[in-house]
Amino acid sequence: MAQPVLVKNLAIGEGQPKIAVPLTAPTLSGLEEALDQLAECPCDLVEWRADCYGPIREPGSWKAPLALFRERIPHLPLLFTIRTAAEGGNLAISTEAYVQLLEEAMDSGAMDLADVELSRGSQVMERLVDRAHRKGIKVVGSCHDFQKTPSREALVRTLCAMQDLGCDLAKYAVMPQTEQDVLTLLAATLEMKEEHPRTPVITMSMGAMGAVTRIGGGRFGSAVTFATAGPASAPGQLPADLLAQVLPRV
Ligand SMILES: O=C1C[C@@](O)(C(=O)O)C[C@@H](O)[C@@H]1O
Repeated sequence: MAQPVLVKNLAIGEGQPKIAVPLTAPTLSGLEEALDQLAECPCDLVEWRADCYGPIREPGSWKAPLALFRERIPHLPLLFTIRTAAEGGNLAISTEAYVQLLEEAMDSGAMDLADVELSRGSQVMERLVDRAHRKGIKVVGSCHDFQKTPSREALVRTLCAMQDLGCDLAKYAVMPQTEQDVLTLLAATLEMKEEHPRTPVITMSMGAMGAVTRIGGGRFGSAVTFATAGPASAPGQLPADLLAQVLPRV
């Protein structure tokens, strides 16, 4: 079994999959309201989708939201994510600007985990992993395919590549076109758990067809499931309160 990743008091990769709630509000006041809603929902960690934040292109604009999270949810691990347009997110950004933004935010130390997209290249990943680790921040390597589901072999290869590059967790979100694709994602997840347990992985098959993976993925080895307490950040996410009631024990 992969060693769990310890963040605050949370052991990611041990026991039940952890529920991550993404915050996607475009304004600071919107984020404050989202935090109010969060108070009533079962949530193990919070993802700030900083690419959804209106002012994110302005230098240092991330400081106010990070300070807000520090103040309001100091007990919850925070995952900082810039989901670029190339990976289905809201920010079209050069690799240079992506690295600069992540490095500046990491240097503030005001996050527990940082999402780094593999598609920006191995060198970028290694550089950002090093920068994050020097600040005690864990890295979630990530990869997204909003069109299709790669083969099981390709999924495993990519997840292993993220492990090789030093990521603490390796994440892959894919879109199924058929039910068989959902099984492919689960088979790759199980293969990672059984044959490549160097780090925990996070996987999901998106959309309504893949929603089953957000409930049952933990059995196959997925360590985190993303769920809503407000707007969804990807298709197929289920409400966190519902999910918490039905998540099977692993
Ligand atoms: O990478 C992921 C997974 C995700 O795309 C999902 O399908 O739940 C949601 C994103 O917010 C997160 O960064």
